[in-house]
Amino acid sequence: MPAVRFQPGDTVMGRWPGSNLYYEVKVLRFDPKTQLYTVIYKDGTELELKDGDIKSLTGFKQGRSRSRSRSRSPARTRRSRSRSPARTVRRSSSRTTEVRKEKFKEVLEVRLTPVKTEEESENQVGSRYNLRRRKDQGDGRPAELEKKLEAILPQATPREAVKTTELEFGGRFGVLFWLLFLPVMVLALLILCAQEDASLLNFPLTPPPLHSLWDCQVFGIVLLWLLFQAVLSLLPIGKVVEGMPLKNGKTLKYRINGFYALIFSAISVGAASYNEVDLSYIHGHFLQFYTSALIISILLSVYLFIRSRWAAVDDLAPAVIFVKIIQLNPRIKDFDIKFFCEMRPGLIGWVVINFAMLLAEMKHKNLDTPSPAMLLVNGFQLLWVADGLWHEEKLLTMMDIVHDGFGFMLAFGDLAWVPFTFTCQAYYLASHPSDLSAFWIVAIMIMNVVGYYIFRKANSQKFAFRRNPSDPALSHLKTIPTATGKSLIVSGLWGFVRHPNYLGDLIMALAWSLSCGFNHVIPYFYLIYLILLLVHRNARDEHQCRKKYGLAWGEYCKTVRYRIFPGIY
Ligand SMILES: NC(=O)C1=CN([C@@H]2O[C@H](COP(=O)(O)OP(=O)(O)OC[C@H]3O[C@@H](n4cnc5c(N)ncnc54)[C@H](OP(=O)(O)O)[C@@H]3O)[C@@H](O)[C@H]2O)C=CC1
Ligand SMILES: CC(C)=CCC[C@@H](C)[C@H]1CC=C2C3=C(CC[C@@]21C)[C@@]1(C)CC[C@H](O)C(C)(C)[C@@H]1CC3
Repeated sequence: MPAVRFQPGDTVMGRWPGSNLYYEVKVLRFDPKTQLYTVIYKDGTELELKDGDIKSLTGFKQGRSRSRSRSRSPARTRRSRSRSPARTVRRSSSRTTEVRKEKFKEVLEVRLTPVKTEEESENQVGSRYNLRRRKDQGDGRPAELEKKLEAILPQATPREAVKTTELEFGGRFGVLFWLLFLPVMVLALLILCAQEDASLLNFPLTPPPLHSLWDCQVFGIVLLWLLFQAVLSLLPIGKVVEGMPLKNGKTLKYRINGFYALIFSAISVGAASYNEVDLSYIHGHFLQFYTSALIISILLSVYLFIRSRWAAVDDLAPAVIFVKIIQLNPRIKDFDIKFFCEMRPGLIGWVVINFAMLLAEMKHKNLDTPSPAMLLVNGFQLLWVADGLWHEEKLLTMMDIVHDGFGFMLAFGDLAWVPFTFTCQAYYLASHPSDLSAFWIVAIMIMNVVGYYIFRKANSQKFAFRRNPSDPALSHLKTIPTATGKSLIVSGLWGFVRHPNYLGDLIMALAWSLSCGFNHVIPYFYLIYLILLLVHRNARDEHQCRKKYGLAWGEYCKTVRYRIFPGIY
């Protein structure tokens, strides 16, 4: 094992990732497990660097003075300048109305002046990252040479170096807790929902009989549903898009046909119902459906764990729970298991279950039409799911797909949590009354429209801005430049709170819960879950952004003070 060359507090020269530019950085710590140094740049950005990406100040200065003494071609100087993050910032800032505080500008443009290495001047071999990019763009470099270069360039991080879980959900002890607690909690929620008196104080102390939890036919139906959705996802309908670049510089292809899958599923369910298939069967066997989905999600995570042992190191990522390292993008040929599970069986299953609950309500309460509350819940949630599937492509940029390994937490979340807890309002309404006055119906509808508008506009604006920051349609937005070259929007919805998309989502969740009245806390479960999840997600995202954007993030937080709730948090 190589000796630790630098100590915390040392000032050294650190390579800017993906380039050959070096900046003065301070060493914060060294992790012997991953063999990575955490360093802080002068603009406050914290990054983890390999030993090979760090040079001592003295060695670096000697190298530079030697290279300076040789004649420097103007072309080289030009290249060096154009690749500086400070230059990138200047270019992007001219396109939009930037919020430019003089002090901030000074930090980015003066202190972050990159210095070119001696090797870069003499040796035109770029980093591994650059090489791959040129190859992808087809610059005509002979394949032979590419292979030789790959052999001498730094190899992929060893398996142990893939950062293990950041202990975001309570660490090692938390793992066992969540593993047992989450499935039992969903079961308890469903048992309460089905009780005539759904009060928490009235929770039955005897466990449910085994036959109410297991049924082979139900298990078969759940398997058939998964198979049906898998077949729909493989249909050659809809465009094929590329995901975000992976660690190895490559991209994966995804077929985007979620909205078609929703329509096919709706037609199939409609046809089944028309042919007198009794969909209220789902209501009567709901616990059995849940245990089947739970068992499948456990089996899936065991399969994912086993196959991750043979996965390429590049394809490993920290899982949030269950196992430490797991595959980021497990695939069977072109079938992407994570993308499929996130968007299809659970999400489309949610609206089918809601519809089954609507039929069950009519059947059990002997109604000719569903109650207004049931119609509101079905309509609102169908809109949310349809919206998600319509914008399916945007999921490819989200942290769940880009960053999180696919282990138990996501498998359980997608296959059991989403279809069985997100449906709890419709399940509750199937056997409990919610008499809404006309005033409440209108107020709740307005609330959902406002929430949806904020949610959709914020998400679409950020997506469009990230795809093309110089889009003329976005030129009215004020932005803050960052040292990475990306900017942050600080006006409009993104200038109101730092996560307007979360705010919109929460307003909608409130509208869904209010539709069920005030008799019990159970229909508010989704709202409570979403507040906890989004507050946690917000903290996680802010931590990442502070590391990524340094001072610029601090500036953004000063300009836009509140995270999700204006005036509160
Ligand atoms: N119902 C549910 O169970 C859940 C719903 N959701 C919903 O999914 C949607 C997406 O959420 P999520 O993926 O968590 O996060 P966001 O879509 O909010 O993405 C956060 C990222 O956006 C970028 N960003 C942050 N601020 C700005 C800014 N001012 N200008 C430009 N870019 C910015 C940063 O990435 P970068 O700069 O690198 O681009 C940051 O990491 C939300 O609407 C949320 O409500 C999410 C989780 C669960
Ligand atoms: C406690 C527990 C098991 C949590 C698991 C959380 C996951 C179920 C959710 C985390 C983020 C999600 C998102 C969607 C589904 C639920 C999970 C996976 C989502 C894909 C649904 C469709 C939406 O339009 C969305 C794209 C905004 C959304 C993104 C986040």
